[in-house]
Amino acid sequence: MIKTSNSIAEILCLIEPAVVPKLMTVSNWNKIDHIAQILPNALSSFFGFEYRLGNTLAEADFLLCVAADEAGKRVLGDRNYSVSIPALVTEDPIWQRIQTFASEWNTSTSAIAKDVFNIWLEFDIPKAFADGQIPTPSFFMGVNDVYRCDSLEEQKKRRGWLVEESLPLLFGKSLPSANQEMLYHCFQELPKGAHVFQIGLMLARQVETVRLCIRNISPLQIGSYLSAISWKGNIEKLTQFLHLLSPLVDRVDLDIDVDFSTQSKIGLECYFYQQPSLEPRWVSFFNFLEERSLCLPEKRKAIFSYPGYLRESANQEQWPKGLKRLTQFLGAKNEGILFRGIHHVKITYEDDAPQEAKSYLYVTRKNLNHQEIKQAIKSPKNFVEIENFLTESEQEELWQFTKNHNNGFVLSDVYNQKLPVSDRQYHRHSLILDQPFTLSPLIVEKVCQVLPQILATLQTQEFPLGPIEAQLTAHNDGEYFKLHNDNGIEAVASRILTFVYYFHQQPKAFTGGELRIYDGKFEGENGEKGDQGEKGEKRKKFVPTGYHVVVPRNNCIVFFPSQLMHEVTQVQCPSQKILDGRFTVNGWVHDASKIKELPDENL
Ligand SMILES: O=C(O)CCC(=O)C(=O)O
Ligand SMILES: [Fe+2]
Repeated sequence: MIKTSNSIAEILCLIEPAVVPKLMTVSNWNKIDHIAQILPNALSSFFGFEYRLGNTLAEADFLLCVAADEAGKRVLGDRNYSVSIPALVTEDPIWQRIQTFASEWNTSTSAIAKDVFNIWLEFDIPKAFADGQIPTPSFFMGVNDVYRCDSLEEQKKRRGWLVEESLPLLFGKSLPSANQEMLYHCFQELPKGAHVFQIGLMLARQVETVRLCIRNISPLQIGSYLSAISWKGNIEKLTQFLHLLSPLVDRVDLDIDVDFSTQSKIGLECYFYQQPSLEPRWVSFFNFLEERSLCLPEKRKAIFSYPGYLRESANQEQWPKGLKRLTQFLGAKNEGILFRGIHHVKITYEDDAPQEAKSYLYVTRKNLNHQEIKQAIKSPKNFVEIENFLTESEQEELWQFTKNHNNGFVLSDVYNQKLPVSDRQYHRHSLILDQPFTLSPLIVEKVCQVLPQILATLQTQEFPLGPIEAQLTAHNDGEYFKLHNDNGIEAVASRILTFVYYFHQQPKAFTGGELRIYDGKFEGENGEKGDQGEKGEKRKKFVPTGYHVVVPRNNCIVFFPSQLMHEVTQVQCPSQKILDGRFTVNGWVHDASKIKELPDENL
C-alpha cells in the first residue's frame, strides 16, 4: 500500500469521530482513508464526502479541491516542488494526463493558468476497492468567465483553449467535432448573466461526456435554456418541480451532461447561505426531500449533526505534526482549525421526476488568528425567529383587542421562590393583562402550525405535546425583566419551549427592550463549585459565555428552549402611554409527561 508522510489521512483521523459510524460504515471509511493516505496534506485544504441521502447501502465518495492560489497547485503540477504525488500513482495514465494539465496550470503564460481557479478530484468509492489499488479520480475544473458572447465565432475564439486543447488533453484523445460544437452551443445559449463555473470529466468512467455546472441561472430561465439546447425531458413538468423547489432554498445551480447532444439526466444543486443552525429553512427543504422519498430520516439526522469545528488548541495531542509546524511558522497568535459543514444538496432529475438526492459535506482546514477564530465560531443561534407571523387581519384583531383592554394591564408578579419577596419586584417590572386573553386560541393555533419545524431546527428531543399557554404582556418606560429562565422551578418545570410574539405601534414609539438569550452554564452542576443556599442546598450560579440579541420587531415571533437564561433590557418610551409600549404575546409549550399541576397564570 502506498503511503505518503503528512498525508490528508492525518486530518481525516481528526474528523473520524464526527463521521463514523453516524455517516458511514467503517469499511467505507477505510476505503476513503486508503486514498487519503496517498495524497499529501499540502494538496488540499478543502475536501469532503458525497453522501447519498436516499440509500442506506450506498458508499460515500471522497472529493477534494486543489486551489490555484494554494500550495496544492504546485503539488499537482510543479515537478520541482518539495511535495508531490507519489511516483507509483502517477504511472497511471489518467493521473499522468492530470499532471500534464496541472503542469500547464503552473505555467503562467498558459490560458489554463489564467482561467482555471481550482481543480476538484472526485473519487468514486466502489463496493469492491482492493487494497493497493490506485484510485483514479473524475476531474472538475473551476473556470472564470464562461458566459455567452456576442457571436458564436467570438465564443469559439475565447473557449478554444478549453474545448480544443484542455479537454482533449484530459481525455487523452481529441473530442469528436459534434461534441465540440455542442459545447460551444451550450455556452452560447446561456441566459444573460449565467455562467459555467465548473466543467467536469468522468475520467474514471471512460466516457466522453462533459458536465457543465451553471450558476446564476434563475429557476424561471432553466426551462427555456434546456429547450434551447434540445434537452429531451418534459420542460413543463420540470418547471412545475422547480416552482416547488426553488422557494425552499437560497440558490439552485443547474448541471447538465453533454456529448454530441444534451443527456436526459440533469442535476439541481441546492444551496443555502447558512448552515442549519442558523437557517431554519433547511428543515422545510428536507421535509420536501423526505416526502418524495429522496432522503431517509436517519440520513437527515446524520447530516444535521455533522457541522462543527475542531481547534488545534483543544486537540494538541492529536494535531498532525506537520500542521503544528505550520502554526509555529505563522506565529503565536495563530492556530489551526477544521470546520465541518454541509456544502449543498444535489437532486438528480430524469424521466420527468427527481431520482436521487446527495449531500456534499465539507471539511476545510484553516490557520486563523484568535480574532478571526472568535468571529468564525460565534456560537450558533440558540433561538428561531419568524417574521410576518400573523396575517394583516389577525394583527388588526390583536391590536383592537389590546386597545380595548388597555386599562386591564397590571404589574406582573414573578413567581420566583428563589428570590426574597422584596427582590421579586426588582427582578421584573412589566405589565400583564389581568383579564381573559380571548385571542389565545388563535395564537396557539398559529404556533402549532410551525411547531414541528421549530422543534427540528432547535434539535429538541422528542416529547409528548402538552398544553400551550399564551399571555399578553407589555413593557413601558423604564420597564425590564432581569435574567431568568422559564422552567427553573417545580411549578413550571414542564415548560419546554418559550415563544414571544412582538407587536407595537407603527412607527415604533419606544427603544430598548431587547431580549437577550444567553449561552453559558450553571456552576454547581456536575460537581462543580456552587454557593450554599439558605437551607444548605447547593445553589447553582449561572456563568454566561455570551448572548444573542433579539430586537423586538412588529409581527415577529421567537422561539427558544425554556431552560435558557434570558433577560429583557430596559425600555425607553418617552410618551409613557401604554399603547406606545412594547407588547408581546408570550407563552410556553409544555411536555405532557412532566406536568404535575397546571401552572397558575402570571408565573
Ligand atoms: O418579553 C420578552 O421578550 C421575554 C419575556 C419573558 O422572558 C417571559 O415572559 O418569561
Ligand atoms: Fe422568560
